[in-house]
Amino acid sequence: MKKITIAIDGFSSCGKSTMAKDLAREIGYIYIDSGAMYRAVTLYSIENGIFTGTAIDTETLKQRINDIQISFQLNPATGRPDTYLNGVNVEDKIRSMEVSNKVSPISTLGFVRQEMVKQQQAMGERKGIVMDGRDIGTTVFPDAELKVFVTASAEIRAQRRYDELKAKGQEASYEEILANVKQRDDIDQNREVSPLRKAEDALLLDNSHLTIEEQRDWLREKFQSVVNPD
Ligand SMILES: Nc1ncnc2c1ncn2[C@@H]1O[C@H](COP(=O)(O)OP(=O)(O)O)[C@@H](O)[C@H]1O
Ligand SMILES: Nc1ccn([C@@H]2O[C@H](COP(=O)(O)OP(=O)(O)O)[C@@H](O)[C@H]2O)c(=O)n1
Repeated sequence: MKKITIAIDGFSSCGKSTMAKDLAREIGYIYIDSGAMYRAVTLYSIENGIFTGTAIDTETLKQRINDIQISFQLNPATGRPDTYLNGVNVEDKIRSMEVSNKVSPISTLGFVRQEMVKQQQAMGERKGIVMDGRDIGTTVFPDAELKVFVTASAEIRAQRRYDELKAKGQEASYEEILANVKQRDDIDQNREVSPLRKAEDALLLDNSHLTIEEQRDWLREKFQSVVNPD
């Protein structure tokens, strides 16, 4: 069967990667979490003294951007890909609140986006890919055959993230997560380069009141209607 490209964009913590990963596994496509790539650049910046307090040393980051190697490897225990930064598994570290608080400013930088988009497009060259993020349907794969834009209320999204961190045994404050979700949405929607917005041809999904299973079924049905239109 001919392979297609699937772009899933939307607001933070609404379930994009959950549905994207599940679909990719079911249909045998590659799954790429583009947010993990921006998070890895952010972690690198924190660990190398490039992002201190609220200041980013953009000149140093620009010089080092080609030394930042990001890759994904399937974790057999979870059945999902883990993120590697220069050969080190950083899957847990990139999900910390410190990285969440710093990732949106890093993602406004044009040279960072240019490098990430280049790598993402190379990963999707042969199609058969599900990628989730903020600009996949608008910038990375504007010709994707299936585009979805996911949203849910900020409170519901913060609660989902809170439950997730709690389940992993990480310290978390619902109020802090809600503030972070709102702040990232604001920065992501208002940045100059590739702001978060729904592509005109993207299908809108508000999953505020859908279960994980319901949204999985919804996405599978949309996929089927693209690959088997009759
Ligand atoms: N429809 C849903 N109902 C309840 N929880 C959900 C739903 N979709 C996803 N989740 C949970 O919400 C959290 C955030 O989902 P995730 O897929 O990481 O979001 P995103 O990729 O948009 O940031 C995860 O813990 C996930 O299990
Ligand atoms: N394609 C993308 C993906 C993420 N990002 C940035 O990376 C951040 C983290 O993305 P993410 O997908 O991991 O965020 P969550 O919704 O999973 O918390 C976003 O808030 C954006 O600032 C982006 O600018 N473009």
